[in-house]
Amino acid sequence: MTDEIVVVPGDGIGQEVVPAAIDVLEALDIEFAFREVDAGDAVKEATGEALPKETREAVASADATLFGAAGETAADVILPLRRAVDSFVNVRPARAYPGVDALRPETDLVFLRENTEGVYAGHEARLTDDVSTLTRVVTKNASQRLAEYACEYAAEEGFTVAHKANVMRETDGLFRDTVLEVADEHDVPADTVLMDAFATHVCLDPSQFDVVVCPNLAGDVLSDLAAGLVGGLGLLPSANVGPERGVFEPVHGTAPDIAGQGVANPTAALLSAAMMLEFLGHESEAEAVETAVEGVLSDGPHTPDLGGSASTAEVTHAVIDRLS
Ligand SMILES: NC(=O)c1ccc[n+]([C@@H]2O[C@H](COP(=O)([O-])OP(=O)(O)OC[C@H]3O[C@@H](n4cnc5c(N)ncnc54)[C@H](O)[C@@H]3O)[C@@H](O)[C@H]2O)c1
Ligand SMILES: CC(C)[C@H](C(=O)O)[C@@H](O)C(=O)O
Repeated sequence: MTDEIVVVPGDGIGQEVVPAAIDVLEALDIEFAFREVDAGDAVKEATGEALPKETREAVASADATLFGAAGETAADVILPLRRAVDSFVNVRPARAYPGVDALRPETDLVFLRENTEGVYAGHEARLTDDVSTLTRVVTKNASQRLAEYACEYAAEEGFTVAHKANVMRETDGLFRDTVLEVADEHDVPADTVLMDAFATHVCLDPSQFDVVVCPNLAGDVLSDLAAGLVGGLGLLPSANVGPERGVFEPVHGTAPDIAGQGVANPTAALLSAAMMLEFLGHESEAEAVETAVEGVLSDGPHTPDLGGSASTAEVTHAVIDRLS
């Protein structure tokens, strides 16, 4: 059966790395029906709306979506798209690769980020010129859904719950206790760490962590921190997983400092496409893409963020050459 893939390149380097991912997917022996739709700053400027209804509906009904990045409008685009597929977990692997200079070459982490609530639940208000507030939402239901996924994902090795329940006793307390309860029910080993201490420990010795389950904002910040340990944001893919559909996107943004130059590192987008292949049941093709990307990371060519001088297209062709 043909998989229907919605493609949302968005702004900035999204317009460069998403086409690279499509080129790699087209080099595989799988039939996809790609449908490209708009979202982001440019479409807002043109139409007044960052996320056209057509885009939201296309994502809500496609088998999977490949997203690039949006600029200033990112929160108006990617958060509703995560909701459109009922994505309750954002899976963010952060690995160091042979051949890539990394601050911590032993890093091999996966963040399982709660993807529906926390400070992203949207209850923010400006009360007066001088006072604004934000209500943080944590529910047992969302924490349980994430924990069930974590128990399946890390059934053998277990996971670490990063939280700040020493201060946010009711919200992170509920999150931590619920996740631990579910781990206990499934007999999956789970320990806990205060998220601020985690930030230090992971820089000093990332090898002590494996799968890290965290609240929404913590997952956002800590995965970017981990990108710094492994060689930069050009390397981190992610999967917004829902019960039936997913949105797959590099962790990075539009990179305005390099956009339009054709030198963006496509690795994060290519590995996001590999996560999408796995989600769609194309395991061997997902593995082939990962292996080809790893080969190019090991032997080059490299884009400038990794110290090389290759273009996005040269790296992409090198990956495709390894696939054939
Ligand atoms: N999911 C999203 O759509 C998303 C995520 C993060 C940021 N943003 C948006 O992107 C814009 C820029 O944000 P930012 O500068 O903080 O973050 P960014 O991720 O765009 O860039 C941070 C740094 O990493 C580098 N970088 C990122 N991806 C790279 C790649 N593939 N290859 C080489 N270098 C890469 C950039 O050149 C820059 O120096 C903002 O408008 C922000 O709102 C969007
Ligand atoms: C742009 C923003 C809404 C988004 C987030 O906070 O989730 C980004 O930082 C990310 O990591 O994908």
